[in-house]
Amino acid sequence: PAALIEQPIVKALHLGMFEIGKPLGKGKFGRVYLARERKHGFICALKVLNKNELRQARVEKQVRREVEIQSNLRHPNILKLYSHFHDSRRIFLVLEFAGQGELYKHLRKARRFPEPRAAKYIAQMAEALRYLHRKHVIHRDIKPENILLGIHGEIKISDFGWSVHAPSNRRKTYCGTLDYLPPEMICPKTDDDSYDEKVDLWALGVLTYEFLVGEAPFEDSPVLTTRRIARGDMTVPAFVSTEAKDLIHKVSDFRLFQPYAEQ
Ligand SMILES: CC(C)NC(=O)[C@H]1CCC[C@H]1Nc1nc(Nc2ccc(C(=O)N(C)C3CCN(C)CC3)cc2)ncc1C(F)(F)F
Repeated sequence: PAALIEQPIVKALHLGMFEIGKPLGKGKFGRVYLARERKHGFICALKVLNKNELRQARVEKQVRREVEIQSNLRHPNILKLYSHFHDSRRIFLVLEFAGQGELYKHLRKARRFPEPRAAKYIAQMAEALRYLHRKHVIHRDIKPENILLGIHGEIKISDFGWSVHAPSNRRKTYCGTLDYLPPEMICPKTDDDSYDEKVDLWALGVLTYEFLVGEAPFEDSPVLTTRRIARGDMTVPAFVSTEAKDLIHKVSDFRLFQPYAEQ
């Protein structure tokens, strides 16, 4: 019989294997640190989640799904989840370190992006979404706060806490900004309130608008935002080029009238 192929012993990861560096900031449910894996000097981001906090917020299933989905994704514009481990009190996610940090901070600082920069980001987002949707994963929470930038300024979609396998219907009420939700999630017509990958395309249109204008198209009080989304009541300022304005309309129209053609 063929000799047993030398299987590398994959040792269980534990905290002692990492040298903890500076805090990178606070996520929704935990702190994130720059870390270096001692043996090979591998740089990563270590997200530390407190089990009790997750239990109290009833988000364990969401975190489990985030780990399950994100660890199986391999794309240059999707933040890698390399591994995870836990001790009695905490869960540790070993994530890719995004060298240029949080996109929304760059957007606030720049107020709005010049069109070439916005175009580069939207093209990378479209590539990442095409990869996700081919695997029937819907992100469902595309917004600037969930996007990081890699060392070369490339887009890294992160935070799959709200992602699901399509088609899906929503179980838990969404408690974030309404700005990015599409009409079918704002006022579901049918009672099954199921929806598919196209919700990410609507959000891509909203993201394009926010990159170019500096604020979300339907931003308002929750009640008015809901009404403006349902009516598609959006005005694009004059300083946005006609081509860019055309793209914003096309992305939201595209998803409403075209079957999501798998290329
Ligand atoms: C998508 C999700 C919703 N967001 C998050 O998770 C956030 C919450 C906390 C940090 C971030 N999570 C990550 N951040 C990085 N890189 C990073 C972050 C911040 C800076 C930065 O600007 N400073 C340190 C600055 C340096 C200057 N001082 C003044 C302020 C902080 C530089 C690099 N890589 C991976 C992650 C990840 F995702 F793997 F955890």
